[in-house]
Amino acid sequence: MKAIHFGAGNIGRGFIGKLLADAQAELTFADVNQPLVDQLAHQQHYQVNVVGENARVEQVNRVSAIHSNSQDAIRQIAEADIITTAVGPQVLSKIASTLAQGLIARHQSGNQQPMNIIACENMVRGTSQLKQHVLLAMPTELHGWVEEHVGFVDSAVDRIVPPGSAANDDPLDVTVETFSEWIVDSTQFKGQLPDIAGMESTSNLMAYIERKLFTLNTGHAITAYLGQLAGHKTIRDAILDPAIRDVVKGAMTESGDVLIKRYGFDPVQHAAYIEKILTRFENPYLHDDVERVGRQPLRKLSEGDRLIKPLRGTLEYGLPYSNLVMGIAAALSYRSSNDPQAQEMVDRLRDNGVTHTVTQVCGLQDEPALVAQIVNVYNAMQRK
Ligand SMILES: NC(=O)c1ccc[n+]([C@@H]2O[C@H](COP(=O)([O-])OP(=O)(O)OC[C@H]3O[C@@H](n4cnc5c(N)ncnc54)[C@H](O)[C@@H]3O)[C@@H](O)[C@H]2O)c1
Ligand SMILES: O=P(O)(O)OC[C@@H](O)[C@@H](O)[C@H](O)[C@H](O)CO
Repeated sequence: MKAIHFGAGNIGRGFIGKLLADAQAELTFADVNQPLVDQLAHQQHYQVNVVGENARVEQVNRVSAIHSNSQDAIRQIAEADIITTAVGPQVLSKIASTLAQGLIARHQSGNQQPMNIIACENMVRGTSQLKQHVLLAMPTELHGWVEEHVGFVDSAVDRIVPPGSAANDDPLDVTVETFSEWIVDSTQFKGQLPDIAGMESTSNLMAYIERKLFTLNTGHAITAYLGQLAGHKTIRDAILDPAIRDVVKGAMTESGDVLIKRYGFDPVQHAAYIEKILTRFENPYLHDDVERVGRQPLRKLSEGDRLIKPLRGTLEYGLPYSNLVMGIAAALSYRSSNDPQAQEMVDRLRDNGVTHTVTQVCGLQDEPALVAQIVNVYNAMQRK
């Protein structure tokens, strides 16, 4: 099996690339970070340190690496069996042109083998969005061929992988938690489902995507934002603060009640899922900065993402939402000089006012009373 993984970052090396390598795939990482590409291409191996329960060190061997905007990448796409990505939601549109050129080359070479592309990003049906970008970059007369031969497979991916510490002997090494879950949509594959241990398939993916994004990521983001406000540096310190934990658990429960209504999850099992996630946030062996988890607040405050979509769900089913509102107000309070989206948010709050910014960023044009509640909580937070 020939595999290309776009994005040799934390989740790329620490989870998806590792599973592909374990499945004996001929694995090439494609990235824009040239020093990272050079080091991976030269060294061809790295270590995954699994910390927590059943701690162990696992070796990933025989990988190669190329620049993702290269002729090499196009040539390899033409021959690949599976392509995965973990580049960040905002980067999918940027890799689409290379993917399109690779598919055109594949078509020209007469390769009719089925190929599957799986985006492993924290977003709802990211691969379907990638597909639209790829099709836009291809001549319409090839769209039918793509539909016939290329599976665009949505997935949900869960494993907490913070960046390695600067003190690491080898910058390629990654530290990951024990828990991992990668679930793919079985209905979207072309050809046989690839045999990759650790990749589970379901025909009910939406339930799993929303369960993960609107429980773990909702709670994670709120931990980060409230954590920063309270002066905590890491997710562990923040979640061990009882006042923060109450709001985080409350928000995950509010979001969970929506998921239970929407997908029929068992309430007892869902409560256990939330407890397990809180324990994962506490992992003493992971150093996860609130700034990593809070990154790109405008994305996290957008209408389909982990804060606003659950809030909309509570309105739909007439359920409580006060903890989610606290989390949203905390997200608006997030400040980071290293994060262009945090900078843009500050500019918009200052130039356009809080009410207008919340309305636009969160897509809440039809909910002025709800916007007013968020603004009140936000203003109260600024006075503390
Ligand atoms: N780290 C986690 O805990 C985790 C868990 C689940 C899902 N995710 C998701 O995985 C994705 C990546 O997150 P991460 O934490 O690994 O980030 P990261 O920053 O560690 O890795 C992203 C990698 O993508 C590369 N990249 C950027 N632009 C590119 C391009 N045009 N072509 C190829 N590579 C490019 C970067 O150089 C970087 O190496 C995100 O969507 C994130 O939400 C992360
Ligand atoms: O990657 P983001 O920015 O969408 O979210 C930050 C974290 O919540 C996220 O990376 C988690 O660590 C991950 O989703 C765990 O599976």
